[in-house]
Amino acid sequence: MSLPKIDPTTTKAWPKLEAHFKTTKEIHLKDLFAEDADRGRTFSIQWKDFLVDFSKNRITTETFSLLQELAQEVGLQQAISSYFKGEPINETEGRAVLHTALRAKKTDRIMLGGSNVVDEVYAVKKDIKSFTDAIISGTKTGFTGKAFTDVVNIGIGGSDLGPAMVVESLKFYKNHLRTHFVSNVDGDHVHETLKELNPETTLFVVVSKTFTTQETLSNATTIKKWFLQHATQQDIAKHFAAVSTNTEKIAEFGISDSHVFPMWDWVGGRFSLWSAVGLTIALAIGFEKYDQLLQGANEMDTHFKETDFSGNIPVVLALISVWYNNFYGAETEAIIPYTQYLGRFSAYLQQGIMESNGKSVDRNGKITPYQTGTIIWGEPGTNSQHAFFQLIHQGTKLIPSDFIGFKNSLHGDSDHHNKLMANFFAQTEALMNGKTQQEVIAEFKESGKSEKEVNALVPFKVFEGNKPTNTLLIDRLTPKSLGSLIALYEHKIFVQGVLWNIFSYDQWGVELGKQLAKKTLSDIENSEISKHDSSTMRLLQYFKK
Ligand SMILES: O=P(O)(O)OC[C@H]1O[C@H](O)[C@H](O)[C@@H](O)[C@@H]1O
Repeated sequence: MSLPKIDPTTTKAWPKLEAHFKTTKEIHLKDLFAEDADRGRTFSIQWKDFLVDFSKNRITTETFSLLQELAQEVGLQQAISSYFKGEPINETEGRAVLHTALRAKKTDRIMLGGSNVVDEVYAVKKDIKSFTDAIISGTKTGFTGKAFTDVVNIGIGGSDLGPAMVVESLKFYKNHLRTHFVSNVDGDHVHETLKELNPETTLFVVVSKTFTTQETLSNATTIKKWFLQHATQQDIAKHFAAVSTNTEKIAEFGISDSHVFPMWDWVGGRFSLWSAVGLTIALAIGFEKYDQLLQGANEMDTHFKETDFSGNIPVVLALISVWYNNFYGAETEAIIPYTQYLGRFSAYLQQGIMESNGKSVDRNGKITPYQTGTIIWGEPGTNSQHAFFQLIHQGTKLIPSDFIGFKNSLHGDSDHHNKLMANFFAQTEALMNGKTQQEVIAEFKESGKSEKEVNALVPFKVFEGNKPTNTLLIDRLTPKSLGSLIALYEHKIFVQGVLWNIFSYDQWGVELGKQLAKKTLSDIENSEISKHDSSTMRLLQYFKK
């Protein structure tokens, strides 16, 4: 069975939401809190070591129930079941979407084409374990017999962002291996990285689902050439590993069979860190902790699959996001983690969210008459407070934001952590409450300013407030809680795709870019330039001169 193909605007809930929006859009969050003393509890979900508070949103109990009606009417429950069962919900590519199988329990059975994919997943996990154990312990060595000290992940997009984000996020748990990520086709990236490396003690992991991506193959080839300046062809087998679905191409590159880790076409690139694409993660933190990351994701999968919509974290966050995107016309969402470790989290989510739901054709092949994918951005707090928060507080745009914080720090320095978390709580409160004219005047009066001075400054110091936020307060940043957090956003993406009636698991827009770059490269390398518009033509001629 495929996904339902229901245009959300044709549901009964949609016009009800439109009417409801008209009557509630002026409501201030402060008033909603004044009406219900227990609002913070009413609109929050406590699940394992997560407390998700969504009370600081412009929703009433009626909004919440209408949004759930919408989810029922577009067939979300059936869609969730199709997703987990491995039905070919990636219809335009004729594939299942089974990253959830990568973190399934060993005893689970997920049948695809007559075989249980969980068995295949566990066979590869076994290989990942023995390979990473041997590299970390130093039993597998480089060509001069020395233990490995450095690992370079060569990949781009999903073959880079996931592993890079997780390794950075779990830096606290890292072992002695230094990790590097080379992704950009810009030579600065690879050449700068090579300066830091010793060929005798560096392991290169080439990660590419297709093994045809220009950036990855160029970087891998440059690195191989560099390596061969110091070693022999035979030594490549010891220093290179590969992760791909395309085993033929790997063989052409000269990587030894025992260092090849397969993945499957039912894993999308941007959801692949749970597969062997996460090899660099397993190398950096060890297999056991890598497996805890997978367990955390599996727990979120179970929560998502089995919980009613009203208490289901990914569903609730997706519905709220749709409320702002499609009714308030909000275009962007900010993700603000209050830990430096999650510095790459929003960059990672940009691919996950924008590549998945950046679509304008629905599942019936028609242009969507409504908005779809949100623009995602963000930086850790408190740095972001001193950068772009001004616009969130007092700008003209509505920017719903997710604040992600941790009850306990990893460093144990309570002075720093208390200050950090004071900012974390104070910001969402300030974004909600704002500051009224009366409050500003009272403050000025206390500071002894004249009436003239006060009147001149008051308008600039008033904060409207009413800025929506979700607060995700998690016990501690661990491999497991990170796994759950990532899976939460993966499922939010899925729910939004279902609500918008779009296909979230293809990326034809990116494919186009790949084809065009090939044609332009031949224009640059050959004497003749093919046909272009006058701007591109002039730029190419200028570049070649
Ligand atoms: O893993 P690869 O096949 O090299 O693909 C790397 C990336 O290529 C494109 O940018 C796709 O849109 C991404 O989804 C993918 O992650």
